[in-house]
Amino acid sequence: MLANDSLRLEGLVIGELSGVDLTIAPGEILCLAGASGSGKSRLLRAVADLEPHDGEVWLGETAQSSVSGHTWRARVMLVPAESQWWADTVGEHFLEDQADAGDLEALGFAPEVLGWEVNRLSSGEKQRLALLRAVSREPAALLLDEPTANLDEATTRRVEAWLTTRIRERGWPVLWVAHDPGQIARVATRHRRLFDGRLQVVEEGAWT
Ligand SMILES: Nc1ncnc2c1ncn2[C@@H]1O[C@H](COP(=O)(O)OP(=O)(O)OP(=O)(O)O)[C@@H](O)[C@H]1O
Repeated sequence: MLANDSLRLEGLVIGELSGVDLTIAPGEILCLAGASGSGKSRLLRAVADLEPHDGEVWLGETAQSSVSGHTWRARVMLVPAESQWWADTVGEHFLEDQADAGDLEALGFAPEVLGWEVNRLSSGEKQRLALLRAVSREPAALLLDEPTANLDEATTRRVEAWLTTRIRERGWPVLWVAHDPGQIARVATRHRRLFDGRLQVVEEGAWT
């Protein structure tokens, strides 16, 4: 199913951060950078309706304030830096037939991973499986908080390739928090930086 709704942030104010206006088109990956503590995770949480804020977020014609948080987050899916797991085994977190063997393989897993205990997972395994879980639920937009933070270079490239392919196929608007200029250059269609409580446009080549 191809999504074709834009994600639009309108006059968002969260803590020290204000005046956030942004439209992310279907299939677009907007990379968000900024120093530690600049408010990247809080912004993502506000867009997911997990943090109090002023302003409005729109998914197509649907306003965040017009639906329940639960309904909103099923469409605008946040993958936090620290994923949450509530059952004993990996497979219990996926609906039947949701975890595609091809996707598992692309992320470096054999199908047997579905029978693994969650508490044996490494942080990088958790991160990759949390991404697969989010993507498998057929959201309409994705919010990714440093999705490759716990991964080595080769696995990072693998996850980037898998994610960007899925994003293009499905047409999701994506807000992707990233620190690595190399990653931003590879995946971003646009990038912005949080600085001094504002969202700034970053010129090409301005990364240090
Ligand atoms: N609920 C809250 N109430 C007040 N302040 C908060 C709240 N949540 C986070 N903060 C503060 O807001 C600032 C931004 O936090 P945030 O987690 O968004 O940073 P970040 O840019 O994602 O940083 P990092 O790159 O280190 O993950 C921090 O100073 C943090 O302590």
